[in-house]
Amino acid sequence: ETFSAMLSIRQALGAEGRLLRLLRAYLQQESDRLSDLARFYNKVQALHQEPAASVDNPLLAFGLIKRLRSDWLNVVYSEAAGENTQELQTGFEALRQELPGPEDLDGAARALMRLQDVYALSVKGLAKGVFEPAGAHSPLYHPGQPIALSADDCFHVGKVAYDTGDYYHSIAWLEEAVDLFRLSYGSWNTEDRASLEDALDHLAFSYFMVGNVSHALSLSREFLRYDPGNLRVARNVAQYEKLLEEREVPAEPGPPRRPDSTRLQTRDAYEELCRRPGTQHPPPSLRCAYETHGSPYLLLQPAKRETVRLQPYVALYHDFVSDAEAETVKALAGPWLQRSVVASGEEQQKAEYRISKSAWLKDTADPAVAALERRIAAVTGLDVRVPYAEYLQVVNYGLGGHYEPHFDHATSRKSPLYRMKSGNRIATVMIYLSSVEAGGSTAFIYANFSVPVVKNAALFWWNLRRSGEGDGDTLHAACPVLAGDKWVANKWIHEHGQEFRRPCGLRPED
Ligand SMILES: O=C(O)CCC(=O)C(=O)O
Ligand SMILES: [Fe+2]
Repeated sequence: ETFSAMLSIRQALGAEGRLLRLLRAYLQQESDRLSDLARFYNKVQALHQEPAASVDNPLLAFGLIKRLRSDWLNVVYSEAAGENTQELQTGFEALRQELPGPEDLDGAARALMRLQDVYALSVKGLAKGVFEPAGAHSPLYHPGQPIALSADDCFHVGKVAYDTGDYYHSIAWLEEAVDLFRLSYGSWNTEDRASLEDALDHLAFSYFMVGNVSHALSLSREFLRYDPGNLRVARNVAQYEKLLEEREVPAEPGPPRRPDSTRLQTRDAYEELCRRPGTQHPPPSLRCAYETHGSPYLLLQPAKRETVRLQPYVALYHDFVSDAEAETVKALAGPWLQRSVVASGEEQQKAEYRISKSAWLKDTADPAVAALERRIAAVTGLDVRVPYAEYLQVVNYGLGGHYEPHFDHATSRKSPLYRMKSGNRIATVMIYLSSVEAGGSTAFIYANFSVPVVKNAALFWWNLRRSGEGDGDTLHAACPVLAGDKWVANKWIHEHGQEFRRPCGLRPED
């Protein structure tokens, strides 16, 4: 799988580099072949410039007959073109394993639709390479140079939505595809799989499915202008006309509605927080401190704590790791990254609501990991040795990578989290191992604040109250990465082992 981690996407870039070299070799072979053909053409053409006398010479007469019996056959039935194509195709097949699979184009298209939704981006803007939310006056992300999408690109995104019956998104993207195909009508690009007709056909049906029959009709009529012999579309036109004549459908229903997700209750709050990160901090007097906990480790280099919230308690430790440590941890995890899973009943499985790859690192993997664990123990004052805590989980987000609102702690006794037999996840330490260019904040939905990615900082929060009860206020999410390569490392600390380090409270609300 490529789309679910930026590291894999970078590897795909390497694979395309090799394809480019193949295509360059092919172009060279083909242009050599064509220039040799041109040489033959020019040679024979020159003989034809001579007056009729040209066959008087027996050598020329021989030449003509030999050409017609032999040379032309070689030219016309040359296998060189086929051999060149074959070489290109063999090279491509050899690389196939490294190329994105069918699930990747779907995943990548869904990523664009997610960014469109969460950041309120218009498809028209996106297709022009502009990342400006509706109603905003400045873009969320300024690419070095704007990259526009082609008609065929937009068609593919729309088609992924269309194939799942999501006509809200298929309409937006296919509208754009139709507009762009109309502009370039008549000029054909080798790489395009779709055409104006395809886009019109899918858009018309999408409109029909959301009850906009008059739009479906005019698009289908336009289709028939390009492809008058298409019986299926002709039948659709007749059906749409009949429906409209009999006034069985409203002529112009309202715009289609965005499909409801399973997480509808928190969706608006979540998206709002993603669009406006870093809001609502406590007063500055509460906020910053150098912390040593009397630990000899921290006396040398106190932790730089910024209190983000008191309920739920969330703190951000600045400069928790160095750039070099972050690079080491990412490099150690890179080869082991696998699509991240989520708890589903008693099992773990991949899910659309968590798009990333992750790997677990033991403290024995490298001295850098051991040092990191010691620092986590010193700063939290908790026992972070296995099984009192899980191994370090390193996460790399992918295209539009996110983790929708969730709790880190188990909310059911059946959760696979209890397999460690050390209780629930009492606290989370999450280290930002990279910066991002846009998006990717950590949003606390019920607590109504979000923390933007701060490279090398560690975010700490308690998942459980002192009673051991899950703290519902910790519902949180990783907002989709709008641009950049987001890496985090999670250390999940369990209840057992912390009995004397974080004793139970006297009141349930503690
Ligand atoms: O990446 C983030 O900002 C949050 C990640 C998270 O919540 C998790 O991995 O459980
Ligand atoms: Fe989480």
